[in-house]
Amino acid sequence: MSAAEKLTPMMQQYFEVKRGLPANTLLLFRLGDFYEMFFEDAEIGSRLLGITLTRRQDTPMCGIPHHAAENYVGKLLAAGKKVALCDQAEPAKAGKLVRRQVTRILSPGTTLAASQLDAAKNHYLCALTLDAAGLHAAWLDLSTGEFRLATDPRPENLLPVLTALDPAELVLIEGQLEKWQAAPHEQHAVHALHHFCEGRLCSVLPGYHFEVADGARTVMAALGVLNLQGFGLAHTHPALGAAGAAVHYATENLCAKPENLRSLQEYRSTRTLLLDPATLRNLEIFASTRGTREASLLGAIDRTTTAAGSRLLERWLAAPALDLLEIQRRQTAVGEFVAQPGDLAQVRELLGKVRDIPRILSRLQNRLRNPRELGGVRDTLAQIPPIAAALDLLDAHLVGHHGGAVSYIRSRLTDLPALRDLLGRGLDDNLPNDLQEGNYIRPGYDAELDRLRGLTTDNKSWLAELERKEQERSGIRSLKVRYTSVFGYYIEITKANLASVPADYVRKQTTASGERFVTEELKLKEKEIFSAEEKSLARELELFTALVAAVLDESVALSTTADALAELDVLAGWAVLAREWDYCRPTLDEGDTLTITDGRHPVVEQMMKTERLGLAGSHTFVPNDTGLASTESQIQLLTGPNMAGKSTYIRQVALITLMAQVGCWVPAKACRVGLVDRIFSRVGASDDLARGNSTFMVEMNETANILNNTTDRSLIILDEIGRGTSTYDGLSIAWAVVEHLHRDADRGPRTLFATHYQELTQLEKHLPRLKNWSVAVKEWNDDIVFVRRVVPGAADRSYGIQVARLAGLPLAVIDRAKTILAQLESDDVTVTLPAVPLAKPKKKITVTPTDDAQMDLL
Ligand SMILES: Nc1ncnc2c1ncn2[C@@H]1O[C@H](COP(=O)(O)OP(=O)(O)OP(=O)(O)O)[C@@H](O)[C@H]1O
Repeated sequence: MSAAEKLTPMMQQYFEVKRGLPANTLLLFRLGDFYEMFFEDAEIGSRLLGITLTRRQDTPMCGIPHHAAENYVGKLLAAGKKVALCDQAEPAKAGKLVRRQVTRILSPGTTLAASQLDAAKNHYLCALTLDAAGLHAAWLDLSTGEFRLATDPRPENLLPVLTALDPAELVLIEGQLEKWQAAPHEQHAVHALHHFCEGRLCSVLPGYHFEVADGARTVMAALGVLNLQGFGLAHTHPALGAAGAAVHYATENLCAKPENLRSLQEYRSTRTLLLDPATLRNLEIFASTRGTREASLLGAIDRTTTAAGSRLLERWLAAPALDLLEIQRRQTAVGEFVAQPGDLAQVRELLGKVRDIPRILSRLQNRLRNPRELGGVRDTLAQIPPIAAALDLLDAHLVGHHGGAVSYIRSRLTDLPALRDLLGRGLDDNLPNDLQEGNYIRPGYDAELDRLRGLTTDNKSWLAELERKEQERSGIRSLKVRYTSVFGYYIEITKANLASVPADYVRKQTTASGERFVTEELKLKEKEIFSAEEKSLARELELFTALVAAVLDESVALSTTADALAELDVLAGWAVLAREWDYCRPTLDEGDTLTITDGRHPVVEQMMKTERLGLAGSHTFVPNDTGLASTESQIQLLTGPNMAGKSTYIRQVALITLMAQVGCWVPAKACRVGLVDRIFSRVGASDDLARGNSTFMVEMNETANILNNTTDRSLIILDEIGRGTSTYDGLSIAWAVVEHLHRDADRGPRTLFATHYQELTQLEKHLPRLKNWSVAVKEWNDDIVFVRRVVPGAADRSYGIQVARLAGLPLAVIDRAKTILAQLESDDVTVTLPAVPLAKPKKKITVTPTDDAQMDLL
């Protein structure tokens, strides 16, 4: 600002506030009923929100009504902006500059408002550092209070879970992102990390906020503990720097210490099944390739009815436990529900009425309070006794079977009768979202409030009476007593009647249609009304605050109960899924096998039923068996025509394994899984041209990652490796990869390898643990029919030309391709050019529906 002396005191105040904000933060400055943005912020804001940009004394500005701020802020956050709210810190007085202060900085990773969060998704703020000791991370979901940290000497062990958590915002050391970007090409881990950060909102802090010792202190203060031993953490844990930075950043944004952090848990990659980022994408775990949740694994196995349940499911999938007992506990609970469909339906119905307690609690703890959400606590508490009763009943029905899993969850539900009763008595049935609206405390709960409210009602009838009296006195039938927030109470007289206005009326304002007056009597009453309303609102707020305090006193019991309800929700949902799609309970052990009888692809199966997919006209999914073991049939080499179902099959094996390891039942008749530590996949072509990597480069990066990180306990899914280059190069690479996976004398990672390279099938002769399999098709004249059966032995040919014909390639091209193929197969590499135009095809092609029963008759 060139001429600082010209600034009004208010603008000086504005700039002072603005200077104290982090870079790239839009300042919303409260002026009366509006939040105003100025200068560049106004330009950005008006563009993103589609509101008018105005100018006052050459200052660009735009404003939003304060009561609609939440919505507008939501839009700014969605556009990846940070927003600081600067509010009036004292009541406005005429002629005096109001004190203002920043009350909250909202950013995508620290926002708490329900309208700015996806109820079904976790919402993480994640701080990261990388040094010689490895990658250190801490992630925090302020909306639920979840707080974790992790460190790993190998970034590639940690990145998978971070990718799965999909943080809304990252906190990094200033300049670090640029350093990672400039790292030498061979530092793959650093580039993978950079890739992870790119495209996400990254906020930066000076490096000293990431110091471990300070971090430990910050974290202890936030958790309200004197040491970290209770969480099994040393004070020198290298990720405490990141944890401290996350807490510091959250504190800065909330303008207060986060009040809902209670524990800090360490995440260890050795205790979870790792799914690297490529696999999450390739196997469509959280989103389909088209970006939708519906066609993903998550979409297919989510039958939850509560938001907290849906978030728990997401967490389980992001980091599946490797703990056999825990997995079996979940499976048993599903089994108990499956066995008692009546009780299951009852529990699900009751769960449908449960509200999002973890997020409500977080907001209450962090000063975002609204009556409707407090009502959510009341409504949920009302469901606890019937849910507990339904679970007890289920347990009673299970006598004779071994039960106990559901009743274990039931034991974590705490009934809070006193709180339930208090909220029931205190809160009205219909609750507003906004505290200012009042009328949320139930009549009869508090005598003083009832008295103050009585005054207000009396005043309302007094006003009606005044209107009648004045109409009579003046003879003006259209006379009205009205109210606006700016002018208060007044008497409105239309233009036509101005001549009859009594002498004691005092004119206050002229409008287009008439004039507004007050009388001495009305002014006095107005004061009385305002003070009664103010007092009644103040009293309500006092009562509300006491109710909030009563809820927060029980926050630990409420959180545990909410966690147990979320778990019930996921498991009961899985029971519904298992019944609906006829899933089985897989057996898990420490062995090295993976056997599946009649396995199906969980997503394709559901989609086929609903969307009637399938080129070949088949509408039911054909089940297939799988048998792998690290020490025997370690590698299944799968050949077969295009479109036969190879990709579907190998993915289904990976998905069934993953489902089994989160404790879900699986789409199969029987299934046994020796615990898998990692699932790797290299499937399909995914371009990464924007980052300067060709299709082939991505494919090789992913393959390298697999070969470098796999263990004997891993499961590997490889689809058409080497396709993106010349045939001989591709074949040689694929060949060498298979040999590498089989290099150890007695064992190796369980592998499914789908390929079109017929040559690879010869490997069966040389590698004892490699077995050839193929997806069968039936040939009939010149047509092929897909039967979707995986059978032992190699495919004899690839039928590419037949499939191309089904795809509608011009018949002239098909015929010519056949001629060329015949010549190539006869080892005659000279392809003769036709001297005459090609003959027109004679036969019409038909696609024969797969109908096994009919085919068998052939
Ligand atoms: N077991 C099955 N039952 C019914 N339909 C199936 C089955 N497996 C696959 N399909 C259907 O066949 C289609 C093709 O399957 P998929 O993509 O797995 O073939 P592919 O052998 O990998 O082909 P390509 O070699 O061309 O990649 C799928 O879209 C699916 O609808």
